[in-house]
Amino acid sequence: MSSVSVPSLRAVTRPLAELPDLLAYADPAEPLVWTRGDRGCVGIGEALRLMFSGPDRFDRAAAAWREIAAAAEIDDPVRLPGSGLVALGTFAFAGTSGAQSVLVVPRLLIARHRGLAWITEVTLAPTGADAAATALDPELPEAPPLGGWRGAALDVTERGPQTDAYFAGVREAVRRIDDGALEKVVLARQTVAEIPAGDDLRVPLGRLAERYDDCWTFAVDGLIGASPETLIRSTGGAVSARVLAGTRARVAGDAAADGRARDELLTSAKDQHEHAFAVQSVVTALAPHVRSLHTSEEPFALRLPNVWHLATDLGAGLGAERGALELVGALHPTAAVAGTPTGAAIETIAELEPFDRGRYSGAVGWIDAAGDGEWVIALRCGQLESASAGTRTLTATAGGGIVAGSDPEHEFVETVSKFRPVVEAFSA
Ligand SMILES: C=C(O[C@@H]1C=C(C(=O)O)C=C[C@H]1O)C(=O)O
Repeated sequence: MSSVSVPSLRAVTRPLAELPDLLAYADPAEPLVWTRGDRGCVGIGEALRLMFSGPDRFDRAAAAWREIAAAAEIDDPVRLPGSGLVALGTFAFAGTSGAQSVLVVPRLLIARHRGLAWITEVTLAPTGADAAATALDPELPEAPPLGGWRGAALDVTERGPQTDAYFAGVREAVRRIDDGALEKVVLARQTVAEIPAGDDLRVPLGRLAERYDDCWTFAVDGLIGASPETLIRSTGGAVSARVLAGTRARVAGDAAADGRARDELLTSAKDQHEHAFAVQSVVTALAPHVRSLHTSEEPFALRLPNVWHLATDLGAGLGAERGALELVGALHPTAAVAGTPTGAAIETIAELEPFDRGRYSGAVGWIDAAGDGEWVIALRCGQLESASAGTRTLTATAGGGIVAGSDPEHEFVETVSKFRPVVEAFSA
């Protein structure tokens, strides 16, 4: 971005006296949402939208954001990560994807961090006029009335040409792994459904936020889901990440069998091995950019409503002059969504998956003017597009790591568990 075209934004943040019900304020048709438990934000309207594509999309977005943040006029007495100027974003998985990667600066942002809440209004800075004279304190708008919900029936167990291609891909991946071409590759499959155009998307978002309270529930530019995997969180100089690899379906209504599924995951040599690879890939990518990198000693079992995951948390101090978006670019794609080694895995995905992943398994999150932000891997999600006047298409994607000895049938069943958050959230 040349300096001539840098828009000059003005952001005014004010604390809110009461804690808002964030989701209630989201746009029913084009929600802009980032929430987990008693934290998060909801955007209303758009002050600015930046679009990127290609292999250098992260670098160009990070550079553009640095310039915009530097040029912005920010009146922010709250001074917390996520107050002042904020953009929400979603980035495509592949550098070759036809899907746009976007950063959106909402016109209004209502945010909450535990017991504190604030509102930020962003406008194009007035030129020539006395900015102070035109500035008004942003006010909480009326929440839109709750609309209807008819939902979509996503069938994720049906077999057909699409699943045939998935099974063939998994078998071929195992063959290539046996031949020594690569160690691990993550293969995914897609399913498509239609929802009525008038449906109020706060309904599925509310379900996701309630059921998946250990996950980040998000809605950015039609990408809607709840991800358990923190790619990077960088706030006030502290960096953290959560690496997941290794999955078992939860067993509903049978605590003993559910406990056995968890123990089997914790003691599986195959899963521990795959997990170690995923952790190593994040450590290697992150190490040059941070100080005092440490990981939880042993992987732990993360319990979600649909699955158990082997999980490792990482913590570090931020190195000099790095913002969250630069770290996202350095980390993406991790072995959790591509494989090992990365280059061979990306090529294998391009050859064996018969579709463009779009934003699935890319990054979704937010960034503020200081470079603080939170980004998760876009998993357990679906992308909504406008189809015809009356309907919108929902494309949901889920996958899993293929390693030596992976069984295609078993991998298919694992994807069914990973589709569950979206299937249930969008059901009638
Ligand atoms: C690829 C997905 O999930 C990833 C793959 C996992 C696995 O193979 O065990 C576990 C968590 C995620 O890192 C997905 O949800 O689509």
